[in-house]
Amino acid sequence: MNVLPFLVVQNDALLRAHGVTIEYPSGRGTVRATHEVSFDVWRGDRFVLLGPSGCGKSTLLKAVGGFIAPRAGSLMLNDRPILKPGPDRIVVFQEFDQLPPWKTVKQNVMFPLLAGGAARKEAEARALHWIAKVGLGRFVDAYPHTLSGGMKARVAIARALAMQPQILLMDEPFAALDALTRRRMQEELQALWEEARFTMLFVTHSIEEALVVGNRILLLSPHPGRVRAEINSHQFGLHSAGSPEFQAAANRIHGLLFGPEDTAGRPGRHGDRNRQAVPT
Ligand SMILES: Nc1ncnc2c1ncn2[C@@H]1O[C@H](COP(=O)(O)OP(=O)(O)OP(=O)(O)O)[C@@H](O)[C@H]1O
Repeated sequence: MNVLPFLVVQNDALLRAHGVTIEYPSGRGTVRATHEVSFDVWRGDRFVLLGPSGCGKSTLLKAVGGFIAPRAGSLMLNDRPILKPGPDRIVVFQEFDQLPPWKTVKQNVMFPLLAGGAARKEAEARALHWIAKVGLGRFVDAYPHTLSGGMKARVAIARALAMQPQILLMDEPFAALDALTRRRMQEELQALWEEARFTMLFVTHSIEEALVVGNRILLLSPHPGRVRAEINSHQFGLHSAGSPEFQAAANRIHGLLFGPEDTAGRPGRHGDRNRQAVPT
């Protein structure tokens, strides 16, 4: 097995998930959403959780957000257990209509800063900075209903980054957009990352999006989600989408996700034994 350098043990992971099992109560007992999932996210990572519908991606993201607690295992941010939501973890969802419609773009971005205690002047400066960064400098006074889906996505990203979170949590943020806009948003997200180097945990069920957006990808098995493999994808970007290497990586991931479990390894304690570094 070809073990890639990113798997070298390090001690300064920003986010550490260890043996995370999450269950929901249901009428007939409990539904197990994830089973002993482990992964580490380093500062500056664009870490993607990839897997089929129902494998527990959003559940993991919500647990990192502090909205639900694991049944077993632990989630640590900066070596501290995650026990509740906090401004160090900001979530961007795909429902951009979460932007209050009575607030302008600037007011939308300023709102959580003011709620968090920032002075008005500082909140305004930070809002304008990030609004410009996402290319909406001319729309600071526009209301959400006058914006396209892509523009609303940009406002949501600006609002999240203005909060200066330790980690940006993105739950299929571009899934509701048309294909061309989605492409463009992936490109813009990459450009923003090149500039600001924030840490991101990104959920998607699109293999192509995972390869374009991520530098590391955790593949989860169908329900309940277990780690199937972890791959290094930093060499891909929009420029390489469609290339033979990109296509080969996508096919390989497809095989790992949907092929027989033995091709990806057997489940092990905390999901560690079924983790493998996959040369792409
Ligand atoms: N609030 C809930 N109560 C009960 N079961 C839930 C709840 N939320 C999620 N589940 C179940 O947990 C499992 C994982 O759901 P989750 O939404 O995390 O998956 P996902 O991988 O994000 O799927 P998708 O890509 O379709 O959004 C599913 O079986 C789902 O039905």
